[in-house]
Amino acid sequence: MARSPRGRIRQLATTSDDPLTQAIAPPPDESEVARAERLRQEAEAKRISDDIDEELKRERAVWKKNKSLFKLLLLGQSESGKSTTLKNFQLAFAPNAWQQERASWRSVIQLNLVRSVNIILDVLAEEMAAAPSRTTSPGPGSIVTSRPTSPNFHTIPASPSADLDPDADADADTAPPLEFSHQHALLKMRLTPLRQAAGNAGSVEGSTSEHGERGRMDSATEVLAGCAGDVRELWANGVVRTMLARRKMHLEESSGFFLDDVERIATRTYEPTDDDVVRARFRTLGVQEYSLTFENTDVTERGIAKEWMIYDVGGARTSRAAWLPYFEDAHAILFLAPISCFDEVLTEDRRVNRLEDSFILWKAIVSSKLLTKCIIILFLNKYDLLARKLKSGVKVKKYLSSFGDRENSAAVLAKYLHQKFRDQHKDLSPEPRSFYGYVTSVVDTKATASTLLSVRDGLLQQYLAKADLV
Ligand SMILES: Nc1nc2c(ncn2[C@@H]2O[C@H](COP(=O)(O)OP(=O)(O)OP(=O)(O)O)[C@@H](O)[C@H]2O)c(=O)[nH]1
Ligand SMILES: [Mg+2]
Repeated sequence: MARSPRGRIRQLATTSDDPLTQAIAPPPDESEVARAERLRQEAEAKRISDDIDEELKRERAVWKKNKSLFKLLLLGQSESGKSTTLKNFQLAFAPNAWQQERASWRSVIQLNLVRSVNIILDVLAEEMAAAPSRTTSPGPGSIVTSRPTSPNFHTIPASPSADLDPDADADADTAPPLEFSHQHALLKMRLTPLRQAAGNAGSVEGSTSEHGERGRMDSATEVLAGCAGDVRELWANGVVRTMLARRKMHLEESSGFFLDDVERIATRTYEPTDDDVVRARFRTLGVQEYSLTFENTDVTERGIAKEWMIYDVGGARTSRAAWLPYFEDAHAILFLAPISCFDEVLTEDRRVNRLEDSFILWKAIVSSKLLTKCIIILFLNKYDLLARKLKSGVKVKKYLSSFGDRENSAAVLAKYLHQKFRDQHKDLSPEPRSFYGYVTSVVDTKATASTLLSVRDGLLQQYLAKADLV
């Protein structure tokens, strides 16, 4: 290599009795000018040599780091909670880095809010447009309409339970007509700028650029702040809430829901809280590499614990081919299966049940020969949403016949699914390996922090045990 001889010359030059040193030593009768030039050249040579040494040191460090860096892959379908889990990793293990990033979520959260408003405005426009032909007995200054018979759920990406519910339409024709007033028309008109704001900023999606185009998003902040009062009024409106309830649109259960916090969020000076950031929805495109440096001092000194590479992937079916190159190097996979989704369908393919899709993915991963050496961890996620859903009366059996007549409770379903995932892991793994499954609600950062602590320690233990065997 070109570098080492130069480094060597420098080293040898300091040894005065070496023949080479003597041969290149300055002549005893050197002039002032010649001496100055020689010193300049030597200084330059030393600078180059130091640069080379520095580069060598860096290369060595990178090589050492890459060899020992622990690589964790977050996998699972879209909206399973991968990016939210990554946020929890940051919050629990790199709180300083998290603090620095927190403010950059402001626009994403505000656009999440704008999106919810626009979903409501879409439905409102549809219902109000249908009103004249359905008018039965208009009161003074009001428009009366009945609910269209075919609900349009396609506007909500996190499909509500009504998605597959054959009874969803049952009370459609019996409900009294919705009474829209002039106020609704005014609200609809005054909130039109939000449509523009959302359009300008594009969809809220993750990419290599920093959360979209900042300038345009700032203008969304302006527009939203200007509309705050009307947004509040829209969400508080009784007729609007009835309209959504009749369509079984549970906006408050969908991702990126912030309508209950308009007062706080729709302002120019809004600063996101930890909770806001964790609940924000920002779809991942491609594969995002995140280097997690553990800031806590309790981490083991054995090198691999200090810094992890975490790969957060886009979970939609169309994005999954991009996962493949990351399998080879992965030490561990954290697989997220959202268990509240037993009655929902994939946004990208509405023929596929979301729970079914999770099982298909899980089976492919645990049976993969490429991942034989990988430690696999399962999060049965969105337990909070599952509990809420079952409390509202949704019956598991209707969507998952194998569940049979077991008690229709979140705890029982979680246990049932846990066992199913465990069995498949056992039956399909090419070689025997340990199974780690956790029931989680990753929006609960406190509970998730202790889960992640146990995950981290378990992973390191396994990893080191394997390393010792090699
Ligand atoms: N209530 C509740 N919401 C959750 C939970 N996990 C994730 N979410 C929310 O669900 C939304 C989607 O979560 P993400 O972490 O963005 O999902 P993802 O798996 O990264 O999705 P893609 O990037 O599309 O692959 C976010 O708004 C989260 O706040 C959970 O356990 N409970
Ligand atoms: Mg994501």
